[in-house]
Amino acid sequence: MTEVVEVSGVTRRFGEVLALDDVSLAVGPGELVGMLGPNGAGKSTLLSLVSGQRKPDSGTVRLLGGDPRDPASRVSLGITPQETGLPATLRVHEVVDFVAQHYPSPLPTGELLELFGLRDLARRQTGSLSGGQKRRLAVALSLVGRPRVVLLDEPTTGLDVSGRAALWDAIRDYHAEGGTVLLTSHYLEEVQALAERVVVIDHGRVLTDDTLDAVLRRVSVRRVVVSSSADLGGLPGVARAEREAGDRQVLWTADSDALVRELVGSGTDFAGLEIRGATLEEAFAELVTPGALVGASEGEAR
Ligand SMILES: Nc1ncnc2c1ncn2[C@@H]1O[C@H](COP(=O)(O)OP(=O)(O)OP(=O)(O)O)[C@@H](O)[C@H]1O
Repeated sequence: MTEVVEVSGVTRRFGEVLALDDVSLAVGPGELVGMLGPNGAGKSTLLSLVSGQRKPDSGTVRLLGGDPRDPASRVSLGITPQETGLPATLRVHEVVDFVAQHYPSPLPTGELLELFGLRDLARRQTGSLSGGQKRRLAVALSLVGRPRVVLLDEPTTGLDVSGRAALWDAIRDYHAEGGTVLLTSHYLEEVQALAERVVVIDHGRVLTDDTLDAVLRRVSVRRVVVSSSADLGGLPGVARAEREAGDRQVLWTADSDALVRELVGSGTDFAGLEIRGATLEEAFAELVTPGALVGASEGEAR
């Protein structure tokens, strides 16, 4: 089966800066891949190579089996860059119509605007839209041409909670109908909510490429959250402890079963016991800086 995106041994420099260093990544049909990395990690550069806007210095990039610099390969590609310069004096429906004209079988403008909750804004000039509304339009534009694959660079940056949830639904719908998605995000909960596969990039290199579950499992630390008037940070097996509101305490441990046995055995009064696995935020911290979670700060956080 042909990969939708195939990046092999790609290196890309900007002068002295090595933005991508021997990166390989394959995305198959219907996958939803979340790309994470600190600022400057190389995520946008990678997307610009996949969309044919830039060429690698070495290595190869294929999009739907072709060269991404060939317009024929890009007909089935939708893209939302990090920043979109919308023509300020055009109305929302005019912008959609304009982009739609570049594709052989575009979505009807009304249907697309409905999908993204933009129907009421159809006659507004884009210059008068709020930042969140512009962002919604920018993501909507990536789907106008019924693409087989979309590249979304930080799609929900600047959106409020409900705007983000609405966009997540639109991305999920597109994916549920068989679309392939490669997205970058600084919101770890966004990747956790949407992606089945997580690629972590740092300093131009792929640190991790695995299923979301496997990435989460890799962080063996668990959080035991409990309310107690006693200070539980000193129980055996607690790697780190933090106080939340009131007498709520978060205890990080490698073995939550053993810690619960210790807690019960200690005879201390407690209530509201919860045991949680790692969040993607914790996994990410651990992957980019091993030991970040419980290593260096052990003791300090108590
Ligand atoms: N046109 C350019 N000229 C010079 N340096 C560049 C250019 N584009 C990117 N870089 C550099 O390449 C590196 C990777 O940048 P890139 O934008 O790909 O990172 P990113 O992971 O997308 O970051 P962010 O999360 O901040 O968007 C950075 O050091 C950046 O400064």
